[in-house]
Amino acid sequence: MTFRILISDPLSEDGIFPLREADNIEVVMETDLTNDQLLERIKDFDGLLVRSQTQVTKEVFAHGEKLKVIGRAGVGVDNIDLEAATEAGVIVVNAPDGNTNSAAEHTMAMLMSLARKIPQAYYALKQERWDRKSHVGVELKNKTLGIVGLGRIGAEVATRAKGQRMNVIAYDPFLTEEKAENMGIECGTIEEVLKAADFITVHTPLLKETKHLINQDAFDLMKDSVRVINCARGGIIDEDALYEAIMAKKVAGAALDVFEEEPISNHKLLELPEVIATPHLGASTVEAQENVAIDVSRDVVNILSGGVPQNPVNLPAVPQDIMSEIEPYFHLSEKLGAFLARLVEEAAEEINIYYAGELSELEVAPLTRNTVKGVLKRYLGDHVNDVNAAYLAEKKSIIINENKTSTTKGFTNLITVEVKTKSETRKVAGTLLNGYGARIIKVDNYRVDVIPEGHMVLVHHKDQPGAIGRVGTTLAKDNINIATMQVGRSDVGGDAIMMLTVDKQVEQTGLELLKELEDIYKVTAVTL
Ligand SMILES: NC(=O)c1ccc[n+]([C@@H]2O[C@H](COP(=O)([O-])OP(=O)(O)OC[C@H]3O[C@@H](n4cnc5c(N)ncnc54)[C@H](O)[C@@H]3O)[C@@H](O)[C@H]2O)c1
Ligand SMILES: O=C(O)[C@H](O)COP(=O)(O)O
Repeated sequence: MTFRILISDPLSEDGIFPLREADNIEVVMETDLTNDQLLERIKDFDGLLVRSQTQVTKEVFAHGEKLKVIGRAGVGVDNIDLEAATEAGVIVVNAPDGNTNSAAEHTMAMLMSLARKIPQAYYALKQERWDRKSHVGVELKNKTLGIVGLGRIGAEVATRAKGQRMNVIAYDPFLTEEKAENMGIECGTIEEVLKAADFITVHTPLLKETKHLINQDAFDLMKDSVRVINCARGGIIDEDALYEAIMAKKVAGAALDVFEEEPISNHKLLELPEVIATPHLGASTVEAQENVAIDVSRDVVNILSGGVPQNPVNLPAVPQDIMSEIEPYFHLSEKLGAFLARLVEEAAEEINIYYAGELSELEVAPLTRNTVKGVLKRYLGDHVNDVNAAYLAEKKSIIINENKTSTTKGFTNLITVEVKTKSETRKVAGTLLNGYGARIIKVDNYRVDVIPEGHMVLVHHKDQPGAIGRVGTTLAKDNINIATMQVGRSDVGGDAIMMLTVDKQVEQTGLELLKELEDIYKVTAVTL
Protein backbone atom coordinates (compact mmCIF):
# COMPACT_ATOMS: atom_id res chain seq x y z
CA MET A 1 0.00 0.00 0.00
CA THR A 2 1.27 3.47 -0.85
CA PHE A 3 0.49 6.35 1.48
CA ARG A 4 0.15 9.83 -0.03
CA ILE A 5 1.41 12.85 1.90
CA LEU A 6 0.49 16.41 0.98
CA ILE A 7 2.91 19.19 2.02
CA SER A 8 0.95 22.44 1.96
CA ASP A 9 3.47 24.92 3.46
CA PRO A 10 7.09 25.39 2.35
CA LEU A 11 9.25 22.75 4.07
CA SER A 12 12.97 22.10 3.79
CA GLU A 13 13.57 19.66 0.92
CA ASP A 14 16.72 18.47 2.75
CA GLY A 15 14.65 17.77 5.85
CA ILE A 16 11.97 15.58 4.30
CA PHE A 17 14.38 12.84 3.22
CA PRO A 18 12.78 10.28 5.62
CA LEU A 19 9.58 10.62 3.56
CA ARG A 20 11.39 10.55 0.21
CA GLU A 21 13.34 7.43 1.22
CA ALA A 22 10.28 5.45 2.38
CA ASP A 23 9.21 2.90 -0.27
CA ASN A 24 5.52 3.18 0.54
CA ILE A 25 5.20 6.98 0.70
CA GLU A 26 4.48 9.38 -2.13
CA VAL A 27 5.07 13.07 -1.39
CA VAL A 28 3.17 15.85 -3.13
CA MET A 29 4.21 19.46 -2.45
CA GLU A 30 1.53 22.08 -3.20
CA THR A 31 2.23 25.19 -1.19
CA ASP A 32 -0.11 27.70 -2.83
CA LEU A 33 -3.48 26.07 -2.21
CA THR A 34 -6.46 28.19 -1.24
CA ASN A 35 -8.66 26.86 1.57
CA ASP A 36 -11.19 25.58 -0.97
CA GLN A 37 -8.48 23.88 -3.02
CA LEU A 38 -7.13 22.22 0.12
CA LEU A 39 -10.59 20.82 0.93
CA GLU A 40 -10.80 19.45 -2.59
CA ARG A 41 -7.29 17.96 -2.62
CA ILE A 42 -7.19 16.51 0.91
CA LYS A 43 -9.53 13.61 0.18
CA ASP A 44 -6.75 11.84 -1.75
CA PHE A 45 -4.19 12.00 1.05
CA ASP A 46 -3.26 9.92 4.09
CA GLY A 47 -1.16 12.66 5.66
CA LEU A 48 -0.76 16.43 5.63
CA LEU A 49 2.41 18.33 6.58
CA VAL A 50 2.08 22.01 7.48
CA ARG A 51 3.80 24.96 9.16
CA SER A 52 1.77 27.78 10.72
CA GLN A 53 0.20 29.02 7.50
CA THR A 54 -2.21 26.26 6.49
CA GLN A 55 -5.37 26.36 8.57
CA VAL A 56 -6.25 22.75 9.37
CA THR A 57 -9.91 23.25 10.19
CA LYS A 58 -12.78 20.93 11.06
CA GLU A 59 -13.71 20.98 7.35
CA VAL A 60 -10.28 19.63 6.42
CA PHE A 61 -10.96 16.57 8.62
CA ALA A 62 -14.48 16.23 7.25
CA HIS A 63 -13.13 16.16 3.68
CA GLY A 64 -10.00 14.14 4.46
CA GLU A 65 -11.60 10.75 4.78
CA LYS A 66 -8.27 8.94 4.38
CA LEU A 67 -6.31 11.22 6.72
CA LYS A 68 -4.26 9.42 9.35
CA VAL A 69 -1.69 11.98 10.39
CA ILE A 70 -1.08 15.73 10.45
CA GLY A 71 2.55 16.75 10.87
CA ARG A 72 3.28 20.27 12.13
CA ALA A 73 6.86 21.15 11.22
CA GLY A 74 7.26 23.47 14.20
CA VAL A 75 5.92 24.05 17.71
CA GLY A 76 2.59 25.91 17.71
CA VAL A 77 -0.46 23.85 16.78
CA ASP A 78 -2.97 26.67 17.12
CA ASN A 79 -3.62 26.48 13.34
CA ILE A 80 -4.86 22.90 13.75
CA ASP A 81 -8.30 22.03 15.14
CA LEU A 82 -7.06 19.43 17.61
CA GLU A 83 -10.49 18.43 18.82
CA ALA A 84 -11.62 17.74 15.26
CA ALA A 85 -8.40 15.78 14.66
CA THR A 86 -8.96 13.66 17.77
CA GLU A 87 -12.62 13.09 16.95
CA ALA A 88 -11.63 12.00 13.44
CA GLY A 89 -8.96 9.70 14.87
CA VAL A 90 -6.17 11.60 13.11
CA ILE A 91 -2.93 11.78 15.03
CA VAL A 92 -1.21 15.15 15.16
CA VAL A 93 2.55 15.33 15.65
CA ASN A 94 4.78 18.39 15.91
CA ALA A 95 8.49 19.18 16.12
CA PRO A 96 8.89 20.98 19.44
CA ASP A 97 12.69 21.12 19.70
CA GLY A 98 13.96 21.80 16.21
CA ASN A 99 13.40 25.56 16.08
CA THR A 100 14.00 26.50 19.74
CA ASN A 101 17.45 27.91 19.10
CA SER A 102 16.38 29.93 16.06
CA ALA A 103 13.37 31.38 17.89
CA ALA A 104 15.55 32.36 20.87
CA GLU A 105 18.15 33.96 18.58
CA HIS A 106 15.41 35.86 16.74
CA THR A 107 14.05 37.12 20.06
CA MET A 108 17.52 38.40 20.98
CA ALA A 109 17.86 40.04 17.56
CA MET A 110 14.52 41.78 18.11
CA LEU A 111 15.50 42.79 21.66
CA MET A 112 18.73 44.40 20.47
CA SER A 113 17.11 45.99 17.42
CA LEU A 114 14.45 47.45 19.68
CA ALA A 115 16.97 48.81 22.18
CA ARG A 116 19.15 50.38 19.47
CA LYS A 117 16.41 51.29 16.94
CA ILE A 118 18.35 49.56 14.19
CA PRO A 119 15.41 49.03 11.78
CA GLN A 120 14.31 52.67 12.12
CA ALA A 121 17.86 53.96 11.57
CA TYR A 122 18.33 51.66 8.58
CA TYR A 123 15.05 52.83 7.07
CA ALA A 124 16.02 56.50 7.46
CA LEU A 125 19.41 55.89 5.91
CA LYS A 126 17.84 54.04 2.96
CA GLN A 127 15.79 57.18 2.45
CA GLU A 128 19.04 59.18 2.44
CA ARG A 129 18.35 60.75 5.87
CA TRP A 130 21.48 60.92 8.07
CA ASP A 131 19.49 61.15 11.31
CA ARG A 132 21.45 60.39 14.51
CA LYS A 133 19.25 62.39 16.89
CA SER A 134 16.07 60.32 16.48
CA HIS A 135 17.86 57.03 16.92
CA VAL A 136 19.37 57.23 20.37
CA GLY A 137 18.96 53.85 22.04
CA VAL A 138 19.23 52.30 25.49
CA GLU A 139 21.68 49.72 26.84
CA LEU A 140 20.68 46.23 27.89
CA LYS A 141 23.35 45.93 30.59
CA ASN A 142 21.85 46.07 34.12
CA LYS A 143 18.32 46.35 32.70
CA THR A 144 15.69 43.82 33.76
CA LEU A 145 14.22 41.44 31.24
CA GLY A 146 10.83 40.00 32.25
CA ILE A 147 10.06 36.65 30.64
CA VAL A 148 6.49 35.37 30.61
CA GLY A 149 6.60 31.64 29.83
CA LEU A 150 9.89 29.94 30.67
CA GLY A 151 9.64 26.83 28.49
CA ARG A 152 12.15 25.77 25.85
CA ILE A 153 12.47 29.17 24.13
CA GLY A 154 11.96 31.32 27.24
CA ALA A 155 14.78 29.47 29.01
CA GLU A 156 17.14 29.89 26.05
CA VAL A 157 16.34 33.61 25.96
CA ALA A 158 17.08 33.85 29.70
CA THR A 159 20.55 32.35 29.21
CA ARG A 160 21.34 34.70 26.35
CA ALA A 161 20.02 37.77 28.21
CA LYS A 162 22.33 36.96 31.12
CA GLY A 163 25.15 36.96 28.57
CA GLN A 164 24.13 40.57 27.87
CA ARG A 165 24.48 41.20 31.63
CA MET A 166 20.75 41.74 32.05
CA ASN A 167 18.84 40.80 35.21
CA VAL A 168 16.18 38.27 34.39
CA ILE A 169 12.87 37.74 36.19
CA ALA A 170 10.44 35.15 34.88
CA TYR A 171 6.93 33.90 35.45
CA ASP A 172 5.83 30.41 34.45
CA PRO A 173 3.37 28.27 36.41
CA PHE A 174 5.98 25.49 36.38
CA LEU A 175 8.90 27.62 37.45
CA THR A 176 10.12 26.89 40.98
CA GLU A 177 12.39 29.06 43.15
CA GLU A 178 14.96 26.28 43.04
CA LYS A 179 14.98 26.04 39.25
CA ALA A 180 15.20 29.82 38.93
CA GLU A 181 18.11 29.90 41.35
CA ASN A 182 19.95 27.21 39.37
CA MET A 183 19.48 29.30 36.25
CA GLY A 184 20.70 32.44 37.99
CA ILE A 185 17.40 34.25 37.47
CA GLU A 186 14.57 35.45 39.66
CA CYS A 187 11.17 33.81 39.86
CA GLY A 188 8.12 36.04 40.27
CA THR A 189 4.37 36.22 39.91
CA ILE A 190 3.13 37.68 36.65
CA GLU A 191 2.42 40.98 38.43
CA GLU A 192 5.96 41.07 39.87
CA VAL A 193 7.43 40.42 36.42
CA LEU A 194 5.30 43.11 34.77
CA LYS A 195 6.20 45.66 37.46
CA ALA A 196 9.93 44.95 37.55
CA ALA A 197 10.85 44.70 33.88
CA ASP A 198 12.39 47.25 31.51
CA PHE A 199 11.87 44.78 28.64
CA ILE A 200 9.14 42.11 28.58
CA THR A 201 9.17 39.13 26.26
CA VAL A 202 6.40 36.54 26.05
CA HIS A 203 7.05 32.85 25.27
CA THR A 204 3.82 31.02 26.09
CA PRO A 205 1.63 29.10 23.67
CA LEU A 206 -1.56 30.85 22.56
CA LEU A 207 -4.26 29.30 24.76
CA LYS A 208 -7.59 30.45 26.15
CA GLU A 209 -5.69 31.52 29.30
CA THR A 210 -2.92 33.36 27.43
CA LYS A 211 -5.09 35.17 24.89
CA HIS A 212 -4.62 38.88 25.63
CA LEU A 213 -2.56 38.01 28.71
CA ILE A 214 -0.80 41.30 28.07
CA ASN A 215 -3.78 43.65 28.01
CA GLN A 216 -4.63 47.15 29.19
CA ASP A 217 -4.47 46.09 32.87
CA ALA A 218 -1.08 44.49 32.31
CA PHE A 219 0.28 47.62 30.60
CA ASP A 220 -0.97 49.68 33.56
CA LEU A 221 1.22 47.63 35.89
CA MET A 222 4.36 48.09 33.78
CA LYS A 223 7.12 50.67 34.24
CA ASP A 224 6.91 53.79 32.11
CA SER A 225 8.93 53.46 28.88
CA VAL A 226 8.82 49.66 29.00
CA ARG A 227 9.63 47.81 25.76
CA VAL A 228 7.76 44.63 24.80
CA ILE A 229 8.59 41.75 22.48
CA ASN A 230 6.37 39.04 21.05
CA CYS A 231 8.10 36.27 19.12
CA ALA A 232 5.65 33.63 20.37
CA ARG A 233 2.08 34.01 19.08
CA GLY A 234 -0.06 36.88 17.90
CA GLY A 235 -2.86 37.43 20.42
CA ILE A 236 -0.82 36.94 23.60
CA ILE A 237 -0.40 40.71 23.52
CA ASP A 238 -3.65 42.57 22.88
CA GLU A 239 -2.74 44.62 19.78
CA ASP A 240 -5.31 47.37 20.39
CA ALA A 241 -4.17 47.78 23.99
CA LEU A 242 -0.55 47.90 22.80
CA TYR A 243 -1.42 50.62 20.29
CA GLU A 244 -3.07 52.71 23.02
CA ALA A 245 -0.15 52.14 25.42
CA ILE A 246 2.34 53.33 22.78
CA MET A 247 0.21 56.36 21.94
CA ALA A 248 0.04 57.17 25.68
CA LYS A 249 3.89 56.94 25.85
CA LYS A 250 3.61 54.14 28.44
CA VAL A 251 5.37 51.76 26.06
CA ALA A 252 8.53 53.06 24.43
CA GLY A 253 8.79 50.35 21.83
CA ALA A 254 7.50 46.99 20.65
CA ALA A 255 9.12 44.26 18.57
CA LEU A 256 6.64 41.91 16.96
CA ASP A 257 7.28 38.79 14.93
CA VAL A 258 3.74 37.46 15.22
CA PHE A 259 0.28 38.99 14.84
CA GLU A 260 -3.33 38.36 15.76
CA GLU A 261 -4.07 37.98 12.08
CA GLU A 262 -1.46 36.66 9.67
CA PRO A 263 -0.53 37.74 7.12
CA ILE A 264 -0.92 41.23 8.63
CA SER A 265 -1.70 44.12 6.30
CA ASN A 266 -2.17 47.82 6.93
CA HIS A 267 -2.40 47.51 10.71
CA LYS A 268 -2.22 50.81 12.58
CA LEU A 269 0.53 49.35 14.79
CA LEU A 270 2.88 49.08 11.82
CA GLU A 271 2.56 52.79 11.18
CA LEU A 272 4.03 53.67 14.58
CA PRO A 273 7.78 54.42 14.56
CA GLU A 274 8.07 52.71 17.97
CA VAL A 275 7.09 49.38 16.44
CA ILE A 276 9.57 47.13 14.66
CA ALA A 277 8.35 43.95 13.04
CA THR A 278 9.21 40.81 11.09
CA PRO A 279 6.74 38.58 9.24
CA HIS A 280 6.79 35.50 11.56
CA LEU A 281 10.45 34.69 10.94
CA GLY A 282 11.38 33.21 14.32
CA ALA A 283 11.84 29.71 12.92
CA SER A 284 12.95 30.77 9.47
CA THR A 285 16.55 29.62 9.41
CA VAL A 286 18.08 26.92 7.26
CA GLU A 287 18.97 24.93 10.36
CA ALA A 288 15.59 25.15 12.12
CA GLN A 289 13.69 24.30 8.96
CA GLU A 290 15.83 21.26 8.32
CA ASN A 291 15.51 20.10 11.96
CA VAL A 292 11.72 20.39 12.14
CA ALA A 293 11.20 18.79 8.74
CA ILE A 294 13.37 15.81 9.72
CA ASP A 295 11.62 15.35 13.09
CA VAL A 296 8.13 15.54 11.71
CA SER A 297 8.92 13.38 8.66
CA ARG A 298 10.37 10.67 10.89
CA ASP A 299 7.24 10.66 13.01
CA VAL A 300 5.00 10.45 9.96
CA VAL A 301 6.98 7.45 8.66
CA ASN A 302 6.74 5.91 12.15
CA ILE A 303 2.99 6.31 12.35
CA LEU A 304 2.30 5.02 8.85
CA SER A 305 4.36 1.93 9.58
CA GLY A 306 2.43 1.23 12.79
CA GLY A 307 5.14 2.58 15.08
CA VAL A 308 5.00 4.98 17.98
CA PRO A 309 5.57 8.71 17.30
CA GLN A 310 8.11 10.71 19.31
CA ASN A 311 6.09 13.90 19.46
CA PRO A 312 2.36 13.20 19.48
CA VAL A 313 0.17 16.20 20.30
CA ASN A 314 -3.26 14.59 20.71
CA LEU A 315 -2.08 11.29 22.18
CA PRO A 316 -0.06 10.99 25.40
CA ALA A 317 3.58 10.26 24.57
CA VAL A 318 4.81 6.89 25.86
CA PRO A 319 8.57 6.53 26.34
CA GLN A 320 10.10 3.81 24.15
CA ASP A 321 11.24 1.66 27.10
CA ILE A 322 7.72 1.55 28.55
CA MET A 323 6.26 0.92 25.11
CA SER A 324 8.44 -2.12 24.52
CA GLU A 325 7.32 -3.60 27.88
CA ILE A 326 3.61 -3.28 27.15
CA GLU A 327 3.68 -3.89 23.39
CA PRO A 328 3.18 -7.69 23.69
CA TYR A 329 -0.18 -7.09 25.44
CA PHE A 330 -1.67 -4.87 22.75
CA HIS A 331 -3.22 -7.69 20.74
CA LEU A 332 -4.69 -9.32 23.86
CA SER A 333 -6.17 -6.12 25.28
CA GLU A 334 -7.96 -5.15 22.07
CA LYS A 335 -9.29 -8.69 21.55
CA LEU A 336 -10.66 -8.86 25.10
CA GLY A 337 -12.51 -5.58 24.54
CA ALA A 338 -13.83 -6.74 21.17
CA PHE A 339 -14.90 -10.14 22.55
CA LEU A 340 -16.75 -8.61 25.46
CA ALA A 341 -18.50 -6.03 23.29
CA ARG A 342 -20.07 -8.94 21.38
CA LEU A 343 -21.38 -10.56 24.56
CA VAL A 344 -23.35 -7.57 25.80
CA GLU A 345 -26.67 -6.78 24.21
CA GLU A 346 -26.95 -3.11 25.05
CA ALA A 347 -24.59 -0.16 24.86
CA ALA A 348 -21.73 -0.14 27.35
CA GLU A 349 -22.11 2.36 30.20
CA GLU A 350 -18.96 1.48 32.11
CA ILE A 351 -15.75 -0.32 31.21
CA ASN A 352 -13.59 -1.54 34.09
CA ILE A 353 -10.16 -2.91 33.32
CA TYR A 354 -8.14 -4.77 35.95
CA TYR A 355 -4.42 -5.33 35.41
CA ALA A 356 -2.78 -7.98 37.57
CA GLY A 357 0.64 -9.49 38.16
CA GLU A 358 3.58 -7.99 36.29
CA LEU A 359 1.19 -5.64 34.47
CA SER A 360 0.45 -3.89 37.75
CA GLU A 361 4.01 -2.54 37.67
CA LEU A 362 3.69 -1.03 34.18
CA GLU A 363 2.26 2.13 32.61
CA VAL A 364 -0.90 0.62 31.18
CA ALA A 365 -2.77 3.67 29.85
CA PRO A 366 -2.06 2.72 26.20
CA LEU A 367 -3.50 -0.77 26.88
CA THR A 368 -6.60 0.79 28.41
CA ARG A 369 -7.07 2.93 25.28
CA ASN A 370 -6.61 -0.19 23.20
CA THR A 371 -9.22 -2.15 25.17
CA VAL A 372 -11.69 0.71 24.95
CA LYS A 373 -11.02 0.81 21.21
CA GLY A 374 -11.85 -2.91 21.04
CA VAL A 375 -15.16 -2.36 22.84
CA LEU A 376 -16.17 0.74 20.88
CA LYS A 377 -15.46 -0.79 17.46
CA ARG A 378 -18.55 -2.93 17.99
CA TYR A 379 -20.69 0.20 18.03
CA LEU A 380 -18.69 2.68 15.96
CA GLY A 381 -16.78 0.54 13.46
CA ASP A 382 -13.21 0.90 12.23
CA HIS A 383 -13.39 4.65 12.64
CA VAL A 384 -12.29 4.11 16.28
CA ASN A 385 -8.55 4.11 16.90
CA ASP A 386 -6.00 4.82 19.65
CA VAL A 387 -6.28 8.56 19.08
CA ASN A 388 -10.03 8.91 19.46
CA ALA A 389 -11.02 5.92 21.66
CA ALA A 390 -10.94 7.81 24.99
CA TYR A 391 -12.48 10.91 23.40
CA LEU A 392 -15.36 8.95 21.90
CA ALA A 393 -15.97 7.06 25.15
CA GLU A 394 -16.21 10.37 26.99
CA LYS A 395 -18.58 11.77 24.35
CA LYS A 396 -20.80 8.74 24.86
CA SER A 397 -20.60 9.17 28.66
CA ILE A 398 -18.96 5.77 29.09
CA ILE A 399 -17.07 5.61 32.38
CA ILE A 400 -13.60 4.06 32.10
CA ASN A 401 -11.86 2.70 35.21
CA GLU A 402 -8.34 1.33 35.30
CA ASN A 403 -7.37 -0.83 38.30
CA LYS A 404 -4.18 -2.64 39.28
CA THR A 405 -3.49 -5.51 41.63
CA SER A 406 -0.42 -7.65 42.18
CA THR A 407 -2.37 -10.91 42.83
CA THR A 408 -2.97 -12.99 39.71
CA LYS A 409 -4.45 -16.33 40.75
CA GLY A 410 -1.50 -18.21 39.28
CA PHE A 411 -0.90 -16.20 36.09
CA THR A 412 2.15 -13.99 35.73
CA ASN A 413 -0.06 -11.43 34.02
CA LEU A 414 -3.79 -11.05 33.75
CA ILE A 415 -6.12 -8.53 32.13
CA THR A 416 -9.76 -8.65 33.19
CA VAL A 417 -12.25 -6.50 31.35
CA GLU A 418 -15.73 -5.87 32.68
CA VAL A 419 -18.44 -4.11 30.72
CA LYS A 420 -21.56 -2.82 32.44
CA THR A 421 -24.71 -2.00 30.51
CA LYS A 422 -28.05 -0.83 31.82
CA SER A 423 -29.12 -4.38 32.66
CA GLU A 424 -26.06 -6.64 32.84
CA THR A 425 -22.40 -6.90 33.78
CA ARG A 426 -20.18 -9.22 31.72
CA LYS A 427 -16.52 -9.93 32.04
CA VAL A 428 -13.70 -11.69 30.32
CA ALA A 429 -10.11 -12.31 31.41
CA GLY A 430 -7.04 -13.06 29.36
CA THR A 431 -3.36 -13.67 29.78
CA LEU A 432 -0.22 -13.78 27.69
CA LEU A 433 1.35 -17.21 28.06
CA ASN A 434 5.09 -17.13 27.67
CA GLY A 435 5.86 -18.72 24.29
CA TYR A 436 2.19 -19.54 23.53
CA GLY A 437 0.67 -16.11 23.01
CA ALA A 438 -2.67 -14.67 24.09
CA ARG A 439 -5.41 -16.73 25.73
CA ILE A 440 -8.91 -15.98 26.99
CA ILE A 441 -8.93 -17.80 30.32
CA LYS A 442 -12.25 -16.79 31.79
CA VAL A 443 -15.67 -15.77 30.49
CA ASP A 444 -17.86 -14.40 33.27
CA ASN A 445 -17.14 -16.91 36.04
CA TYR A 446 -16.34 -19.86 33.77
CA ARG A 447 -12.79 -21.03 33.25
CA VAL A 448 -11.82 -21.55 29.56
CA ASP A 449 -8.64 -21.65 27.49
CA VAL A 450 -9.15 -20.15 24.04
CA ILE A 451 -6.95 -18.28 21.58
CA PRO A 452 -8.75 -14.97 20.94
CA GLU A 453 -8.86 -15.32 17.17
CA GLY A 454 -11.18 -16.47 14.40
CA HIS A 455 -14.79 -17.62 14.66
CA MET A 456 -16.25 -18.56 18.04
CA VAL A 457 -19.63 -19.53 19.40
CA LEU A 458 -20.49 -19.07 23.03
CA VAL A 459 -23.45 -21.12 24.22
CA HIS A 460 -25.09 -20.67 27.63
CA HIS A 461 -27.03 -23.79 28.52
CA LYS A 462 -28.26 -26.07 31.25
CA ASP A 463 -25.78 -28.72 32.37
CA GLN A 464 -27.79 -31.71 31.07
CA PRO A 465 -26.78 -34.86 29.20
CA GLY A 466 -27.25 -34.40 25.43
CA ALA A 467 -26.92 -30.61 25.33
CA ILE A 468 -23.40 -30.71 23.91
CA GLY A 469 -24.34 -33.39 21.37
CA ARG A 470 -27.36 -31.43 20.12
CA VAL A 471 -25.22 -28.35 19.53
CA GLY A 472 -22.59 -30.40 17.64
CA THR A 473 -25.20 -32.09 15.46
CA THR A 474 -26.97 -28.84 14.63
CA LEU A 475 -23.71 -27.17 13.61
CA ALA A 476 -22.78 -30.22 11.53
CA LYS A 477 -26.10 -29.95 9.65
CA ASP A 478 -25.07 -26.39 8.81
CA ASN A 479 -21.72 -27.79 7.58
CA ILE A 480 -19.85 -26.06 10.41
CA ASN A 481 -16.80 -27.91 11.69
CA ILE A 482 -15.93 -27.51 15.38
CA ALA A 483 -12.20 -26.95 15.87
CA THR A 484 -12.13 -26.82 19.69
CA MET A 485 -14.67 -26.97 22.47
CA GLN A 486 -14.42 -25.95 26.11
CA VAL A 487 -17.14 -26.50 28.64
CA GLY A 488 -17.59 -25.05 32.07
CA ARG A 489 -20.38 -25.21 34.63
CA SER A 490 -21.33 -23.56 37.88
CA ASP A 491 -22.48 -26.84 39.47
CA VAL A 492 -23.81 -30.22 38.37
CA GLY A 493 -27.11 -29.71 36.53
CA GLY A 494 -26.77 -25.92 36.85
CA ASP A 495 -25.83 -23.16 34.43
CA ALA A 496 -23.02 -23.99 32.01
CA ILE A 497 -21.23 -22.61 28.98
CA MET A 498 -19.76 -24.13 25.84
CA MET A 499 -17.11 -22.14 24.09
CA LEU A 500 -16.56 -23.42 20.57
CA THR A 501 -14.07 -22.33 17.97
CA VAL A 502 -15.38 -23.13 14.50
CA ASP A 503 -13.89 -23.15 11.02
CA LYS A 504 -16.34 -20.69 9.51
CA GLN A 505 -18.76 -18.08 10.70
CA VAL A 506 -22.15 -19.33 11.91
CA GLU A 507 -24.80 -17.33 10.06
CA GLN A 508 -27.91 -15.92 11.70
CA THR A 509 -30.12 -18.84 10.60
CA GLY A 510 -27.68 -21.31 12.19
CA LEU A 511 -27.69 -19.30 15.41
CA GLU A 512 -31.50 -19.32 15.45
CA LEU A 513 -31.51 -23.13 15.13
CA LEU A 514 -29.08 -23.42 18.05
CA LYS A 515 -31.19 -21.10 20.19
CA GLU A 516 -34.26 -23.31 19.64
CA LEU A 517 -32.53 -26.42 21.02
CA GLU A 518 -33.61 -27.90 24.35
CA ASP A 519 -31.66 -26.64 27.42
CA ILE A 520 -30.00 -23.83 25.45
CA TYR A 521 -30.45 -20.35 26.97
CA LYS A 522 -28.38 -18.09 24.80
CA VAL A 523 -26.06 -18.31 21.79
CA THR A 524 -23.55 -15.66 20.75
CA ALA A 525 -21.28 -15.74 17.73
CA VAL A 526 -18.04 -13.80 17.94
CA THR A 527 -15.50 -13.28 15.19
CA LEU A 528 -12.22 -11.70 16.25
N1 LIG B 1 8.02 33.16 16.08
C1 LIG B 1 8.24 31.94 15.74
O1 LIG B 1 8.51 31.64 14.58
C2 LIG B 1 8.19 30.84 16.77
C3 LIG B 1 9.09 29.77 16.68
C4 LIG B 1 8.99 28.75 17.62
C5 LIG B 1 8.01 28.81 18.61
N2 LIG B 1 7.17 29.85 18.64
C6 LIG B 1 6.17 29.97 19.71
O2 LIG B 1 6.84 30.23 20.93
C7 LIG B 1 6.03 29.81 22.01
C8 LIG B 1 6.88 29.03 23.02
O3 LIG B 1 7.43 27.88 22.43
P1 LIG B 1 8.26 26.83 23.33
O4 LIG B 1 8.82 25.82 22.40
O5 LIG B 1 9.15 27.54 24.26
O6 LIG B 1 7.06 26.18 24.15
P2 LIG B 1 7.14 25.44 25.56
O7 LIG B 1 5.93 24.59 25.63
O8 LIG B 1 8.46 24.81 25.75
O9 LIG B 1 7.02 26.63 26.61
C9 LIG B 1 5.84 27.32 26.85
C10 LIG B 1 5.84 27.71 28.33
O10 LIG B 1 4.75 28.59 28.57
C11 LIG B 1 4.31 28.32 29.88
N3 LIG B 1 2.97 28.87 30.09
C12 LIG B 1 1.77 28.35 29.71
N4 LIG B 1 0.78 29.15 30.11
C13 LIG B 1 1.36 30.20 30.76
C14 LIG B 1 0.86 31.35 31.38
N5 LIG B 1 -0.45 31.61 31.45
N6 LIG B 1 1.73 32.21 31.94
C15 LIG B 1 3.06 31.97 31.89
N7 LIG B 1 3.60 30.88 31.31
C16 LIG B 1 2.75 30.02 30.74
C17 LIG B 1 4.36 26.81 29.97
O11 LIG B 1 4.37 26.39 31.32
C18 LIG B 1 5.65 26.51 29.25
O12 LIG B 1 6.74 26.41 30.16
C19 LIG B 1 4.90 29.03 21.38
O13 LIG B 1 3.79 29.89 21.27
C20 LIG B 1 5.40 28.71 19.99
O14 LIG B 1 4.37 28.50 19.09
C21 LIG B 1 7.24 30.89 17.75
O1 LIG C 1 5.33 27.61 16.37
C1 LIG C 1 6.31 27.59 15.63
O2 LIG C 1 7.03 26.59 15.49
C2 LIG C 1 6.68 28.84 14.92
O3 LIG C 1 5.71 29.79 15.02
C3 LIG C 1 7.15 28.64 13.53
O4 LIG C 1 6.12 28.73 12.60
P1 LIG C 1 6.46 28.50 11.06
O5 LIG C 1 6.77 27.04 10.92
O6 LIG C 1 5.26 28.89 10.29
O7 LIG C 1 7.65 29.33 10.74
